[in-house]
Amino acid sequence: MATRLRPSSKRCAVIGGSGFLGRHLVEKLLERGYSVSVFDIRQSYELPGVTFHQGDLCDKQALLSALQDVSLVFHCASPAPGSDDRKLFERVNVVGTQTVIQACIEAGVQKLVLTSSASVVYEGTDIKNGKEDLPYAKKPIDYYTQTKIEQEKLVLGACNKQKGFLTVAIRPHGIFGPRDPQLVPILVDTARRGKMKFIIGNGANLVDFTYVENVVHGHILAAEHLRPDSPICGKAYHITNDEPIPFWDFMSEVLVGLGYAAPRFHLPYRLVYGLALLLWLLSVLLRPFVAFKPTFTPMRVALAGTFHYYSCQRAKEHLGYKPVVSLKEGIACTVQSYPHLKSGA
Ligand SMILES: NC(=O)C1=CN([C@@H]2O[C@H](COP(=O)(O)OP(=O)(O)OC[C@H]3O[C@@H](n4cnc5c(N)ncnc54)[C@H](O)[C@@H]3O)[C@@H](O)[C@H]2O)C=CC1
Ligand SMILES: CC(C)CCC[C@@H](C)[C@H]1CC[C@H]2C3=C(CC[C@]12C)[C@@]1(C)CCC(=O)C[C@@H]1CC3
Repeated sequence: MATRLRPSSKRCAVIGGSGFLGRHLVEKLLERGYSVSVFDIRQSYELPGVTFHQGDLCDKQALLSALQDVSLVFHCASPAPGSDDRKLFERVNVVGTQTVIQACIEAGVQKLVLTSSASVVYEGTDIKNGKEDLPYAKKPIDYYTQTKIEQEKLVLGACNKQKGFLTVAIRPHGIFGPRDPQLVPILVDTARRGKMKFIIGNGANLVDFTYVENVVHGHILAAEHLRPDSPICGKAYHITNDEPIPFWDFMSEVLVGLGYAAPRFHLPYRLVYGLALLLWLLSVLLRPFVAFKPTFTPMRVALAGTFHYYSCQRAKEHLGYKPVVSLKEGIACTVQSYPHLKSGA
């Protein structure tokens, strides 16, 4: 068994700590007695015990001042996956991550925990119980995924036991929970516009959705098990709810919980994917003249119509991971946390 850090004597930093996952992580770290520095391009809240450093992670000097006396860094900053901005993803996820690694080494940080994504192995076709040894996607579905792959390789490749710099990557999938800025808000917006009537495909495709507190739990376990003699150094770990569910059942539970009708009519997957591709091409061609963003992008259609669930066996064996909140409880807490998104609100 790994020796636990003594949290009260530890200072850590959360890069991207103003975001959805980052803030949940900060709150749990405080609860566990850590003192926390948040580094983010924006400040979205204030909390006792948290020092905010506002800055861009591509700015090494700004990072260095946030990393003073810090021995453990969590890096969970990224542009929103929905964006189509290749340069932004490359700048933040690749160049920015190189800067984070460099700053950590210069500041004498001992441990770096990266929030990667299970989608680094996803190419838009079925993945059933995928393990961490699956190869990285050769044809990633978008720039977000492409740069998440490069980012993960950089962080895992920087692990150096001799130099006392240890790294690990957590690969969550489909994070949801209170304050999530994308999954539930996009779903509700689509329902309010009357576009959530259809099930893409036969509706049997199993997918992982992971309650945010389980993702936080996985990150903290990884940080506390990261020692020079541990098998986790330089490795990636899937962290999910370990309860794959049909994609459309999950969407329906959230929608019905918020007072909207569940989708009922089936549409063939290939047809919808083809249409989404066509619309996306149109939106790119017309970009100089009209700005329109299709709701059903090829990426979302692929995620909605294929199997993509992952094994967390490695996390169970090496980290002692076990989800702390079930899918049912997670959905209930999430639905309750969005009174303003309820039907008729
Ligand atoms: N939400 C999901 O379903 C999943 C998310 N992830 C990963 O989890 C991490 C956290 O995601 P979320 O909390 O959902 O996103 P989020 O958008 O809520 O948080 C990201 C944070 O990064 C910050 N940030 C962006 N660019 C920055 C820059 N140049 N310098 C400093 N800070 C910057 C943003 O201001 C934001 O606070 C990301 O790395 C994402 O790739 C992985 C799997 C699934
Ligand atoms: C309009 C509907 C067909 C879909 C609405 C829900 C979607 C917005 C979400 C369903 C699966 C989600 C997902 C992600 C973002 C939000 C969804 C597309 C990620 C791409 C977020 C970043 C990752 O690393 C992987 C996630 C996979 C699942």
